Amino acid sequence: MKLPVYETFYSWQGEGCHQGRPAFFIRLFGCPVHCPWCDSAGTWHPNHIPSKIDRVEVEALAERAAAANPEFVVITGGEPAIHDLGPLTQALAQKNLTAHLETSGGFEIRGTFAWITVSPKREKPPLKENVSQADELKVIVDTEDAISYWSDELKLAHANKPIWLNPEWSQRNNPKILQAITEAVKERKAQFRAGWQVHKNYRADEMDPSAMPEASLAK
Ligand SMILES: Nc1nc2[nH]cc(C(=O)O)c2c(=O)[nH]1
Ligand code: SF4
Ligand SMILES: [Mg+2]
Repeated sequence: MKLPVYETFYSWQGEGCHQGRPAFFIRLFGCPVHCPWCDSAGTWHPNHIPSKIDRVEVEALAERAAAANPEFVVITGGEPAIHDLGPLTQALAQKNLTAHLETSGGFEIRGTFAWITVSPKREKPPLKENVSQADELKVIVDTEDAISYWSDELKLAHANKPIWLNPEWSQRNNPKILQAITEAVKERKAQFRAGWQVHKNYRADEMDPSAMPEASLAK
């Protein structure tokens, strides 16, 4: 089975509970969610799509991942769950590689994952069952009201899992956003954790020449 691949690269997990661990990234093409600040716009935005997208056999993807010898493989996008990920996670398992998933949660998840990160998006809210099966949530704090918005939508006070509050990257120096995150963490109304896209400070992904240049919609 083939999947449309935007890029693969070897780096480390820059976000969430597994931050800092060596990970091979498979970024699949396609996303119907269309966030206004998307930092992976090359996977869907007409102005950023590369001229050619390779369709790659899942076994070949597993071979690439195995050659890097990571601790785990992160399947991301785009929105990877628009694809049937069962064959890919099976091919990875045959190489003794565990798969982690980064998803908006808006689509049924097909495949076997050791870890699922659901990062809810306003444009396509997550399915209930995906919020329940997520190992962690990652709220992108793009506006000051994002934390209260998702607290109400997803009843975060009852979510029995870490909830990362990551500033949307273009807002990372906005004191109001950082203050909102800090206050939420200190108020302890849910399992909030102050987050960051640590790999971006390191420019870690760019150190692998097979990574694509960043394509962000945010100013
Ligand atoms: N290093 C690194 N860690 C990440 N964690 C989630 C990412 C994503 O784009 O989904 C990501 C990414 O793009 N790079
Ligand atoms: S941020 Fe994620 S869900 Fe939103 S448009 Fe970009 S790839 Fe899709
Ligand atoms: Mg990223």
